[in-house]
Amino acid sequence: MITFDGVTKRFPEGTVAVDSLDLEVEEGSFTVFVGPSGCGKTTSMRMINRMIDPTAGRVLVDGADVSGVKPTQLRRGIGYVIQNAGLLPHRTVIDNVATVLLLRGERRRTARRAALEAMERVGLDVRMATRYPAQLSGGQQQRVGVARALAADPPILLMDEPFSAVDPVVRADLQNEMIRLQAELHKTIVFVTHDIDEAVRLGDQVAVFGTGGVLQQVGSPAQVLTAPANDFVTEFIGKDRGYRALSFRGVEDLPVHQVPTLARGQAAPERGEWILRLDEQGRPLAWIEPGSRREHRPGSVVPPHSTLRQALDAVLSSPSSAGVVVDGEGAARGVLAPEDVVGALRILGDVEALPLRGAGSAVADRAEQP
Ligand SMILES: Nc1ncnc2c1ncn2[C@@H]1O[C@H](COP(=O)(O)OP(=O)(O)OP(=O)(O)O)[C@@H](O)[C@H]1O
Repeated sequence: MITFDGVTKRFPEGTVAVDSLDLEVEEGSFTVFVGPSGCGKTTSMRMINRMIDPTAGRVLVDGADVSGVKPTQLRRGIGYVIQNAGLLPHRTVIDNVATVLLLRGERRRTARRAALEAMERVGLDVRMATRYPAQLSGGQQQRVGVARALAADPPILLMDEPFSAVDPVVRADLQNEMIRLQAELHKTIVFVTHDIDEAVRLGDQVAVFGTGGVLQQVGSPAQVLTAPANDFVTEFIGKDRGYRALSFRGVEDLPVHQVPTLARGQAAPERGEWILRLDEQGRPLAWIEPGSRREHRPGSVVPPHSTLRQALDAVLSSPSSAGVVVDGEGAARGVLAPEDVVGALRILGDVEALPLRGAGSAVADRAEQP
């Protein structure tokens, strides 16, 4: 657990970057510091690993005041990932990933083995081990940055805007990867971003910072989006908050209905309803229109761990208005009915009816979704 106890940071020339911060980060939770530029998110994060020391108050890691722990020793248990990955350009990928282990005095062979495992864990092809950072895409470089932070298996991971320099598609991939990794590893993660969408997608606790380094609200994504604490938070999350709220609600409560299906090549019978054509692996190929028997492309699907936002997209993009639910291999399990998705949207406005996520539980919730 990480505790900020009345923490203030005033820089020598007078800027108060963080003002009387009280905050707890539960062990194994994913906490996101979010807010506009210059509101003290990075400064707060850097006080955890003593890159910056507070002017007043205490930061505790597992009950111990970090001011009494040597920075080198403290950082052994704290991985750190930054924007643009911060890789050493003249070292190969594997040497970059092994850096912390080598600094820690591990033998070269042990360090390289652990580095390869970390690469695999973050979804990097180990054949990239001998490349140099400049020979990788931005997204791959970020993965190397995450692998490097994880290689020494620290219980705490600090991530400072790690995905903000990559394009939106790669960014979404990296976010999914983080959700998957956290479900596996249960690290205590503190993640800084100025993107509220990223915050509600990843965090099970969201801390909204405001001007002058004052914490404005801390709570689950649902609480922040549906019950903003003040005008600042309302303004910050913006007018799309209802739409954003779709991103943290899973589809696990929605009934999955069965529809008639046909295999590839089978002639379509006269039916008064839409038929789903599947390939040999049971994956959706097309929707067959009743009457005309015209075949339409199936639209987006609802894979495991989907959010209500994905379900809504599947329903809106489906020619039959039914969103196809698929398993991990992409095989159709059934469909979501548009009226069920709309029904789920209705209760979003009602905070009492929401299955609010407590700190530490979000990833488990996601892991149990269909
Ligand atoms: N070393 C420093 N010396 C003086 N002022 C600083 C220093 N580092 C940060 N600040 C100031 O402290 C305030 C908070 O900065 P910080 O980087 O923590 O904000 P942030 O919320 O992380 O912003 P961003 O999203 O732009 O990184 C800013 O006004 C910044 O200019």
